[in-house]
Amino acid sequence: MTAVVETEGLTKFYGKRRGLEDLDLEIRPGEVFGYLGPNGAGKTTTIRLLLDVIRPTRGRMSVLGMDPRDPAVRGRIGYLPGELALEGREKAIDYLDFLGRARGGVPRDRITALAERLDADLSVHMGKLSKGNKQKVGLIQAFMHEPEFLILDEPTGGLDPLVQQEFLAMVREVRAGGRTVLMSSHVLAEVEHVSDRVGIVRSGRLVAVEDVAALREKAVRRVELHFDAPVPREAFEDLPGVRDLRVEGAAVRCTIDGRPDALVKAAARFTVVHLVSAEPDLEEIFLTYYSENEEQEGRHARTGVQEPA
Ligand SMILES: Nc1ncnc2c1ncn2[C@@H]1O[C@H](COP(=O)(O)OP(=O)(O)OP(=O)(O)O)[C@@H](O)[C@H]1O
Repeated sequence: MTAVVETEGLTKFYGKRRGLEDLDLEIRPGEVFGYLGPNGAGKTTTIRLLLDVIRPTRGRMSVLGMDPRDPAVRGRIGYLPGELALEGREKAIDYLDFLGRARGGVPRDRITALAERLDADLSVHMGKLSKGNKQKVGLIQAFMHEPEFLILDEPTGGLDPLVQQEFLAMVREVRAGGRTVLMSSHVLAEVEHVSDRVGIVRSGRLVAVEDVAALREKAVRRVELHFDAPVPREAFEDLPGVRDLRVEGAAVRCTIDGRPDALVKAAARFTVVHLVSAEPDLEEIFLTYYSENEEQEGRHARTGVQEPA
C-alpha cells in the first residue's frame, strides 16, 4: 500500500537557521502517528512542508501518493494549525457552513454533531471565541469533511480533560475507518493512548521512531504478588525477564523487563491472593532518548566537535 507520507532527506533552513534536516519519514495508511518534540524542534516546519505552505530547501516528499504542490491533495487532508487565526464578526457556525460548502458540501448535522461531542458553542462570533472554543472550531473544521488524512498540530491545547477524551475517541474512530492521522505534541501522555507509532524530533532531526505497543512490551514494569502463604525464593529466581527480585514471606516484588509470562507461570504454582502491576512509564523511556541526545550534544560542545551541517 502506498504510504500516506513519504519523505527523503527533507530539509528546511530559514536563512541559516535550521528548521528541519534530513527527515526520512514514512506514515502508513490507517495509522495514528504521534509526532513528538519540545518547542522549536521542527514539528510545525514538517507539517507546513507537507501542506506546501512552505517549500523545502532540499529533499523530496509525497503526501497521499502525490506531490504536495498538486492542488488536488489539499482537499483530501484535514488540517488543524497550531495557531488558529479565527477572526471577524461572523458566527462560528456560519464560518463552518461556508468552509463546508467550499469543500464540496458538508451536511449541517455533521457539523452540529461534532460541536455537541466537543461541547462547542457555535453561536459565538469568531472574534469573541474563547481559547478552548477556538480550538474546538479548529477541530470541527479539520474533521467535518471526513478527510483521508488528518494533520493535527498540537490538537489538545486548551481543551479540558473531558473534551480531550472525546477528541481522542474521534481520533480512534478515524483510524477505525481506515483513515490516517498525524498529530504533533510536546507531551507524550497526550498521544500515547491513541498513537500506533511515535516519532521524536529534536533540534530539527528525527531521533527515534517507535512502535507504541512494542515500546510498552519492552518497558520495565514493577510487579507485586501476594500469596496465601510464604513462597520459596528459588521458585522465582533466574526467570527470564525478572529483575530486582525481593521475596519477603508471602510477598514477591520484582521488575519485569518484557513479557510477564515466566513470572505468571511460576506464580501459578502457588495461591495468588493479590496482584499489582504498574502501567509502564513510557515518558521515562522517552526522557532517556532526550537525555542521551543532550549528553551527546554536551560532549560535542565540550570537545568542540560539531554535528555535520
Ligand atoms: N518563519 C521562520 N523563520 C525563521 N525561523 C523559523 C521560522 N519558523 C520556524 N523557525 C525555526 O525553526 C525551528 C523549528 O521550528 P518549528 O516551529 O518547526 O518547531 P516546533 O517543533 O513546531 O515547535 P513549537 O511546538 O514551538 O511550535 C525553530 O528553531 C524555529 O525558531
